[in-house]
Amino acid sequence: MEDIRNELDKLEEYLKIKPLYWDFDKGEFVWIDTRLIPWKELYRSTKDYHRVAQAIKEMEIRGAPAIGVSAAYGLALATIYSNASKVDDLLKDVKEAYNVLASTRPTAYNLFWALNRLWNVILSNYEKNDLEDIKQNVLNEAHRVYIEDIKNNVNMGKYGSKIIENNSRIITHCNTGALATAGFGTALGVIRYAFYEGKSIHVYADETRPLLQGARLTIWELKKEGIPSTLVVDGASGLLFSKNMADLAIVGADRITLTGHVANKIGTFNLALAANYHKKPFYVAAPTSTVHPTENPNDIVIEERSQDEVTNIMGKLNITVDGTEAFNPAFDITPPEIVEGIITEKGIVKKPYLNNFKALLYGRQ
Ligand SMILES: CSC[C@H]1O[C@H](OP(=O)(O)O)[C@H](O)[C@@H]1O
Repeated sequence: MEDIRNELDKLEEYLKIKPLYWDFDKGEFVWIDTRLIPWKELYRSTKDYHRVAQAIKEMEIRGAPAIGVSAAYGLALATIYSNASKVDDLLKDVKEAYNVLASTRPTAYNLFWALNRLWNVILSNYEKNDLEDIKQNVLNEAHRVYIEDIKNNVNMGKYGSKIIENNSRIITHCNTGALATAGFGTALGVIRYAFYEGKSIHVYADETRPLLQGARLTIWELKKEGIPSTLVVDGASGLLFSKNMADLAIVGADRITLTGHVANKIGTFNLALAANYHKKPFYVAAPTSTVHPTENPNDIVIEERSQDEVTNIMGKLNITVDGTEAFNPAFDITPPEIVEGIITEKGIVKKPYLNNFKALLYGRQ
């Protein structure tokens, strides 16, 4: 446990905003409820994996990497607090938790990547038939998932900052910062890293209807760090590019296929089209834990959320006629043809995505 704490101490500078962490003294998982930001910074904690599942489903915790890390700790909670007295009974308890966590949200591949990684740790330690050994190994693997996410984000920042020139004006969509990961961020992590390097940049953060992750979370993060920013509505990107007020767009991802199809917050495809029409680069930043190893974009499941997220502002102000029907897909899919590059912790992947992702991930095409 000490080496994990030492690892985290080394990363403290990248954890100015700490959305998720493990309370080593209480043995609890802790997170900030992002639904309340920018009005309140409320931390919640639990020893119960059902509560973690609820936090993911209700978007207290949101953002593909944050969902993956949280699911990892959720499965670790199920494992270490199981009352099973036999390994076979422990596996039953953990498999039940796996299914509960896996059913929370269908699009972010990081969720399934993290759950499978932890499940494989249990299977690989099964033969030892030692409950405490399995429990310790599973919790340590959750810590590794957490620490790797932060390190991956910093590495994405290093690679990604190379595509950000001095005086760049950058359009972002949704929130891809510390509040969407274990810390530092993906697309916003790239912007953060460029700012730390001393580059003069300006961010146009679009509000991101219907849950306003851009207006609430991205602007909150940028203001906290003094990164120059302006809030715009989702439909402003075409004008910003046409008036030469923006130079590029950079977004995150919830699921990327080997073919380079990118599932991300609804409105991403529209932003990519606006950039492409004006011959401006549209980049995606995501860790390889977001990459679904499939060549079939039809394997991407687009989450459809409740209508009242569209008809009401944050569940409060009704903005339309009572009884109005709303269609609320949480994500869309941007085709690879209009994606300039995909910034990962292992480097920037360019077209042809299938060949280059296979080379990056498997060392062969
Ligand atoms: C680095 S966050 C990736 C991705 O996740 C967000 O979705 P949600 O807020 O619904 O969890 C958004 O699509 C971000 O771009």
